[in-house]
Amino acid sequence: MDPTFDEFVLAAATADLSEEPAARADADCLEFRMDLAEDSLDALSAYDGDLPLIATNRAAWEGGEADDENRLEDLAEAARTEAVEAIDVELASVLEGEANGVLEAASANDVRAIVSAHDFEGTPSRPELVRTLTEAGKHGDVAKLAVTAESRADTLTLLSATEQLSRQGDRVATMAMGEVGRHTRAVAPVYGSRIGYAPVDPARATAPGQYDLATLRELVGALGERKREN
Ligand SMILES: O=C1C[C@@](O)(C(=O)O)C[C@@H](O)[C@@H]1O
Repeated sequence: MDPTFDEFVLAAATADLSEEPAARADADCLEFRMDLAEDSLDALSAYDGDLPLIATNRAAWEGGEADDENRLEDLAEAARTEAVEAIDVELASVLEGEANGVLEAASANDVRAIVSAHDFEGTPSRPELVRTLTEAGKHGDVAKLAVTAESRADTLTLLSATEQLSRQGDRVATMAMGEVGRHTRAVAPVYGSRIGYAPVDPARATAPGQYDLATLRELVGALGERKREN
């Protein structure tokens, strides 16, 4: 994995770090969905796999399952763990001023911060997408935005915003969730998106419309993004 996200990173999403061997051939890293895991901090400290980790502790109000008051403290703890190369924190938490501890722990441990926003209802207007990504990019190393496409036009709006920001030199990661936008998961890297997500276990997708891992690797590979050595 390129820890700077200057190159595309394919993250295999899982709640179970023991699945790492199954992801090794196709993924650049694991996204550890702490919110979907049992005893996530214990699992992290026991982890001895080869793939580096992105730690995510997604809030229930942002489509995840973490609703406890230790959510951000646990994420900060994850940032202090050796195998963790990046953490993912919600833009809304950052703007509320709740994520300072997480961002500080990340920066102190040379861990990159992915600042993310999700829209499970639809695709905001192009200026709104650009605004959200620009705002996220002010606080993190990668600005990530997942929307729900309801039309092909929505997917073009997302890809166009992605292209604009990456051309300006911003590190962004974008994808459209759901069936209509599914192909953006393969195509967005062509327009500059730096991270793609696919579940290690196809039966346990972490978002609507995800391809299985081998398929996403093949698709992005065919479009020019190769797997990197760790
Ligand atoms: O934010 C994202 C992107 C995602 O929602 C997707 O659409 O693939 C999957 C999540 O696991 C990850 O944290």
